Amino acid sequence: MESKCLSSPSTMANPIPYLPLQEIIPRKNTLKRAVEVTIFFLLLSLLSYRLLSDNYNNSLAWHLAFLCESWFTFFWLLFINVKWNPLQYRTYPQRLLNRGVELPPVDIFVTTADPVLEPPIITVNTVLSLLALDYPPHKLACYVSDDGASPLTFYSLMEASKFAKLWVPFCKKHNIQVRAPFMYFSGGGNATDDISLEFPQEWRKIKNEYEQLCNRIEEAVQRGIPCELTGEFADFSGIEGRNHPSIVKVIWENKENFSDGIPHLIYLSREKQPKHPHHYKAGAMNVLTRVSGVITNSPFMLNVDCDMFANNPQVVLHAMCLLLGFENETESGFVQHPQMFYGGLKDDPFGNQYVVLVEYVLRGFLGLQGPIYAGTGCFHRRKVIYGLSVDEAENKGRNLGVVNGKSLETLRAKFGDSIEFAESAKLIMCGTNNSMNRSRCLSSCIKAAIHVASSVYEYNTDWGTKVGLVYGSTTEDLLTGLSIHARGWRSVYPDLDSPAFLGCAPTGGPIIMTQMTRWITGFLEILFSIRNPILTTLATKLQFRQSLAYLYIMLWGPYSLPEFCYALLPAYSIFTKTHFLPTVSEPAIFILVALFIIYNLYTLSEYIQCRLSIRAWWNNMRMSRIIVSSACLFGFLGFFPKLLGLSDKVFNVTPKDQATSIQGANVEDADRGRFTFNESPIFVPPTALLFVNLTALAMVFLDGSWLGIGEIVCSAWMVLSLLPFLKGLFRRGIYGIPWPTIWKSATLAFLFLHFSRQWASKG
Ligand SMILES: O=c1ccn([C@@H]2O[C@H](COP(=O)(O)OP(=O)(O)O[C@H]3O[C@H](CO)[C@@H](O)[C@H](O)[C@H]3O)[C@@H](O)[C@H]2O)c(=O)[nH]1
Ligand SMILES: [Mn+2]
Repeated sequence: MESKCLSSPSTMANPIPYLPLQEIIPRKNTLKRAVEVTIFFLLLSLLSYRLLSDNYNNSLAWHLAFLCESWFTFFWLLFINVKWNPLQYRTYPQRLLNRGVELPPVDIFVTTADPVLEPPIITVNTVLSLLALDYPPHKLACYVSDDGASPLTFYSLMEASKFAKLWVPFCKKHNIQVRAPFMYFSGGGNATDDISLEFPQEWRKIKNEYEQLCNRIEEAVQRGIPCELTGEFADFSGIEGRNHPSIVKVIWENKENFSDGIPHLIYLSREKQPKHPHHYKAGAMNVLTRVSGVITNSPFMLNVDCDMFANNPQVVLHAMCLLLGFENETESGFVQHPQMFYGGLKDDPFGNQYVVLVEYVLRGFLGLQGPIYAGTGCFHRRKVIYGLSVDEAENKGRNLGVVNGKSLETLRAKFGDSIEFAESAKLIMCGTNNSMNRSRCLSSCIKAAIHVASSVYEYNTDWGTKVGLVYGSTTEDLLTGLSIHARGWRSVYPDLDSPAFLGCAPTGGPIIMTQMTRWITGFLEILFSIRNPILTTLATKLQFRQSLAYLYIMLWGPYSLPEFCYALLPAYSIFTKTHFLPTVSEPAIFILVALFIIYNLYTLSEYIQCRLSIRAWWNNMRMSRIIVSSACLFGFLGFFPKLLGLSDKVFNVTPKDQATSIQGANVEDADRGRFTFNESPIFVPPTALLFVNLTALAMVFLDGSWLGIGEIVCSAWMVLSLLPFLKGLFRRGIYGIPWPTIWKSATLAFLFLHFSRQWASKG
């Protein structure tokens, strides 16, 4: 197919025909579509069988099954919609460089919130990988937001900036590919990368320096406080993480704008006061946006979580191919790189690598209005974050008039009272700003920066509603992306040979559950608000199919209730000696068998196509059963008290596993793949589900009644899916299910058995 893209605006004035910076490669998926439609029709036939069958009128299980299956069918339709038009973009950074045009500046944001859950060495590695990117250093500025206001983090960054003076030139000179030192030294790279004579020597020297950096940081962490809190550190003296004034510090300034120097590095900890809401990560991002606005005001911004290092040094160049490479900039409102993770365990025991999800679901989004904003690894246009719609952006001239017509006062009403910020925003809104403000030195902007980082700055402004990241959901990223799509922008991501960014995926049981529960809560906060995708598509430029794709994600929580209910039905039928599935003597059994086989082969084929093992497929299937019956169910049920204001919505920061991060991705430790538990009630529903199904199977064996073969297979399938819990019954410590959880679950299972029989005898 001919590529849709053309060339950057600069080529239009220039007669030399430039090669396109990017190209769309459609993906063929005829067979997949056929299978998806087949599954859909099988589901429909199952529903019609239920409607037409005699059993319809007389069984509770039959009714419930019908309701659940209707829901699954609807959900399947949403799923097909997302995956129907997969696309792929290739980008050509060399062509961009060949054009010889000046590259636009980019402000980079790194967020960190807690020096214990997010050890500073992790943030340091992320920052180092960003400082060393293949992009003119005088066009980059790196801002680190520290919501923990931790002198440890500040100290670590100071130390890191010293190491950067060796690390950045080393990476560039030898064209090192992985520029997060921990990953490079833990096996990602070695002394033979470069065949030159001096290389091994330099390599050893740098490795030694990096080890010393790690030691200094580790010692500081052990001591608790890095040094005496005087001088540069005085601002941290006697403060609390949740109650302190703004701190903005220039750690490193690329003063002479050297093109072979190191990018600016700025530390920021916004003001916090207990009585003012700080909106967690979204709040931090908005402060970063303002602080960078008054300092460097780059037209593009890249944001990464503290654990997401840049794995591909050309990532900014690739993103620029998409940001500059379309004839119309509305095609790339933002460039979101897929979230990928390092240190993935063999066969993905926790199903937390999301490889298949990225490959099929995210790619499907690409064929609609574009990928969702995932909160990290994303390049934004500053003006889009400032709330511009495509119409406003397309008509720069008129826009200029509008902005010029407005006094600074109007802009200050929207963006807050800082004059410096209003002036910087004006440049962005008119689209006239294409270079960093290089005339003044960074320290002259600090006063303005501290002002815009204050905890009351946003009152009576548009921040969090029409400007910046949108507040109101613990998945601020999804909500913000939705609002950008609603303003008519599209989003994209390029396919890179080596992943753009790599992060740290949570392992074990409890951490995964906490993260997933937070996500589910965040999705529901959007769904049950005026900003939900269906209302949005009616009133805005959000495309209908894109809104359904958003709906597909946001319904993960509500999906859990029917699935949990359905998972109880086989056992219910066995307890009550009834059927909720067709029996072997009915032809309709073939619908079920076909569904079961085709669906599993279909999902399996996706894993195989992604070069993953059958084991990885099974682990992912199993984990989704577990997560649905625990985190999703809890997130869903726990949401309603939150909606009524009976409990608080909080953003629990996901702990980053330092062992995984530093000793490296390659340490294979069998224990790390084992499921862990804690006392949280979140583990009760899956444990109860396990007991219920075990009891059912035991009854089948004791009774010797093999009538409901469908029910027996389903029940056994559930036990297999819950195998980590079965093992957890016999293990102790963190690998075992705690006794209180076992007792609670057993009681619930017993009650279920008791009431099932009672209902059935009444019916
Ligand atoms: O008050 C806070 C809380 C969090 N963070 C930062 O937010 C980022 C993400 O937090 P994390 O605990 O790692 O959340 P995850 O669930 O792993 O994050 C995923 O989900 C979030 C919510 O959807 C997105 O914001 C993230 O980008 C995405 O990686 C981290 O850098 C934190 O330091 C803050 O800056 N301030
Ligand atoms: Mn994270």
